[in-house]
Amino acid sequence: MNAQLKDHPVGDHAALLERLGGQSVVFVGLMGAGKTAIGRKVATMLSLPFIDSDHEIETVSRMTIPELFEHYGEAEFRALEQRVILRLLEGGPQVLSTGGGAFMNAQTRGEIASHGVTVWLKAELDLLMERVSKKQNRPLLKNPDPRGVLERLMGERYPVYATADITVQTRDERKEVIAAEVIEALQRHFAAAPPVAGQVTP
Ligand SMILES: Nc1ncnc2c1ncn2[C@@H]1O[C@H](COP(=O)(O)OP(=O)(O)O)[C@@H](O)[C@H]1O
Ligand SMILES: O=C(O)C1=C[C@@H](OP(=O)(O)O)[C@@H](O)[C@H](O)C1
Ligand SMILES: [Mg+2]
Repeated sequence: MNAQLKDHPVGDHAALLERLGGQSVVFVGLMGAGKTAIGRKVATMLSLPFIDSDHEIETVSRMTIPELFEHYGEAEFRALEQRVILRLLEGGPQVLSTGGGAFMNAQTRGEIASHGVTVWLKAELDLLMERVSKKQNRPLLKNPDPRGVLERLMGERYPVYATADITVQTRDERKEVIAAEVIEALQRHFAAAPPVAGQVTP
């Protein structure tokens, strides 16, 4: 491990946490971008709770995501996803990683905007393909042409993901490095934005 990361695993994030207040850091982006993996690392580095909306959906439904799609269909999954995320957003400060389709729901986007700061983990198609190929747990990619599906979703979703507060380009680099870049981007975001009215600043 890089000496700086090893010696300063948490760093001084007091100012960032103060500016975050009760908001959530919300990860959005396509399947395989690393929302779950990087979100968990960022939470550890900031000493915040971590929650993944897919994991929570699986807990409350007592079914896996593929089972939910299979037995109830995508529309029901989306309705449950919306309800779960709206509830989870009440629980900040925390890091919340969403499933790739969640941010496409306008009401969910609105609630995320009022309860959190959004981080779009943006990735190239080849990297996404390499990562999603390792697991067969994404129903939308159970398709003869998963690459074509991801390409189509990029076209549909990237303009919406682009409305996130922060974009971090992810790549073939260690998770710790990408997570540290997310934290730097959050620090820059809060340094550039005026404090929310009524919020006490140091
Ligand atoms: N920076 C990284 N380096 C190596 N593997 C990664 C990195 N980011 C994510 N991964 C791996 O890629 C796969 C997909 O990541 P995941 O966090 O599940 O993505 P998402 O939640 O966006 O679909 C997982 O196996 C994860 O461990
Ligand atoms: O992009 C999507 O529509 C989906 C992404 C998945 O989560 P990840 O983005 O964490 O893989 C999961 O919510 C479901 O399979 C649908
Ligand atoms: Mg995930």
